[in-house]
Amino acid sequence: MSFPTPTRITVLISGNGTNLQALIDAQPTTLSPARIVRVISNKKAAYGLERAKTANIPTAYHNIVAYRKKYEPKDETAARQAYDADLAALVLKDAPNLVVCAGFMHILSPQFLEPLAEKGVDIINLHPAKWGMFDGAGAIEKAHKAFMDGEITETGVMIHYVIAQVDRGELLVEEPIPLVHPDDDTVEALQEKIHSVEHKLIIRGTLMAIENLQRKQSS
Ligand SMILES: Nc1nc2c(c(=O)[nH]1)N[C@@H](CN(C=O)c1ccc(C(=O)N[C@@H](CCC(=O)O)C(=O)O)cc1)CN2
Ligand SMILES: NCC(=O)N[C@@H]1O[C@H](COP(=O)([O-])[O-])[C@@H](O)[C@H]1O
Repeated sequence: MSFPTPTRITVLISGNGTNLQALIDAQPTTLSPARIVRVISNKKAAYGLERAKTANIPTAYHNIVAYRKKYEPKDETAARQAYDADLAALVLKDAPNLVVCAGFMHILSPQFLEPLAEKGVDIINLHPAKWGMFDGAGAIEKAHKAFMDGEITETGVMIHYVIAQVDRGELLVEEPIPLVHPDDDTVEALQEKIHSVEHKLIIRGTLMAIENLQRKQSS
């Protein structure tokens, strides 16, 4: 009986890395035999890099400032395209099967997406909102304002595939979160509730993406 080769996962982060930590903690159990082969941050001070080092997972810091300096006068598009092309090469050096964006606060251009697609590497992203609601950065704050303005009574967390259009890739899994006064009448209270859902959903979503990859490989 042939067993599928263990899925190789690269995780992209920008911050504290609590969702990365959930993936690290799940490696010996629910996530096994999949392994995180590298953690890459676009922010040098990201505590998630420390979490990876503590878990003996290779890390890298990919710095966009150098690219912005290289493309003077300010050509943000050229800088981002070069940054993304080099990020793709950096990721592909580890031959991952799956990339997980876990709080990666950088919009990825086709210069990143296309080289990975050519190699059959899937990219998924954790987003603290329901699909089609509050795309982009600051989703929790946007949801909280809409709740306090009486516009919504529910938000959620989702894992989706990453395409050029931000937060509009195919949905993998979504968990609704009812909004209830006074439990959610501060952003901090809502953030805490959302983060606890995220830490479970990122495992579920990653496992679903692995199953989809294995189904693709066996077809
Ligand atoms: N092409 C895509 N790239 C990314 C996606 C995606 O779905 N398609 N998901 C994001 C994560 N994300 C939301 O889930 C997100 C992250 C960051 C931003 C954003 O506006 N970033 C700014 C910089 C903000 C900052 O530095 O604080 C930017 O890149 O100019 C929007 C959405 C991962 N990338
Ligand atoms: N648009 C993407 C986005 O807002 N992602 C959010 O960044 C945080 C990362 O936390 P962490 O660094 O503790 O995992 C999480 O709340 C995640 O949903």
